[in-house]
Amino acid sequence: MTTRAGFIALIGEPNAGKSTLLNRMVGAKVSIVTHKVQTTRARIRGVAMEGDAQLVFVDTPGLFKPRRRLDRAMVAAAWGGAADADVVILMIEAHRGITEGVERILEGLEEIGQGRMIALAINKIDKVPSEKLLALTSDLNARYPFAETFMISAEKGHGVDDLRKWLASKLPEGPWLYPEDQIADLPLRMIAAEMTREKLTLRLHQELPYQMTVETENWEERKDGSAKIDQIIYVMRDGHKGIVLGKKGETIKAVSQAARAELEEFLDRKIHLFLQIKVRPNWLEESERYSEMGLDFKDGNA
Ligand SMILES: Nc1nc2c(ncn2[C@@H]2O[C@H](COP(=O)(O)OP(=O)(O)OP(=O)(O)O)[C@@H](O)[C@H]2O)c(=O)[nH]1
Repeated sequence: MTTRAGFIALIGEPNAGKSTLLNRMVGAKVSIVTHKVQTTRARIRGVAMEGDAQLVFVDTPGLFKPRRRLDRAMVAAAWGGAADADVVILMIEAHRGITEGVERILEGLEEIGQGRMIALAINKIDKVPSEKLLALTSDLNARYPFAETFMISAEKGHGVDDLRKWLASKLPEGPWLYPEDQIADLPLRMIAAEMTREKLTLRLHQELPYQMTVETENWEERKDGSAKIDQIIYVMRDGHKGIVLGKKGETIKAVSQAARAELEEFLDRKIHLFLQIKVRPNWLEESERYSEMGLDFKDGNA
């Protein structure tokens, strides 16, 4: 049997639907999805099989104009993911078209594009009429020689099978990179922290989610098959602590319940989840925080 395997990087503006596509390809939730931008912070890998091919998807943080250290480290991780991949998929939101951000990414592609296969996936086609899609396809192809264009809805699943089959045929011949039943290579402690961060992001308003981070501090396997997980939520100000706690601790309780339920489903066993909040005004400048997120602190240097 000839096997194929390779890395496929998903790049695009924040909110383009990269995590949604990764999860759909893998058939499980390995990357967090929210309606808010900049949810994905690190490079997350998800593994999918298509016939004899193993597709390792790399979900990258959205590409945007960086303002602070964390932003710069995220954007560096995204371009790094693209530069290491066999195939790059640029995801564009159909209804937004060629934004300033997309223009900037197209310029970046010129640099990493040499000798690399780059495909275009116009996502969220459920939101626009088909005439618009054709115009957008030709505009984008006039700006960059994409190897192929796909029109998809990552959320509804349209076009995703065609994309997966095409990708499988483009990967180099070679042995699989992961055991067949592995779906993600992010350490479990990090996946667990991401789940809690997703629940927090969904429940908190405005800028607050970008000002906090979650780490799994301790993971204890118990004899009865369950696991006890302790996590710390780092926030920047005392006031934020109160918001995360909520009235009579309601917010953190709801977050903890939702994260625990999802973890139990993911791991298929009982989980005891304990959340603690720490105020750390400077966590954005602490290198340990970056390594826990899977980012390189130095990439954030101005
Ligand atoms: N209507 C529609 N919505 C979609 C589709 N794909 C993704 N979305 C939604 O778009 C939002 C952003 O999706 P994500 O997958 O988190 O986007 P992302 O590109 O990973 O975002 P960042 O983590 O910020 O880089 C979510 O609310 C998704 O449910 C689609 O095909 N159609």
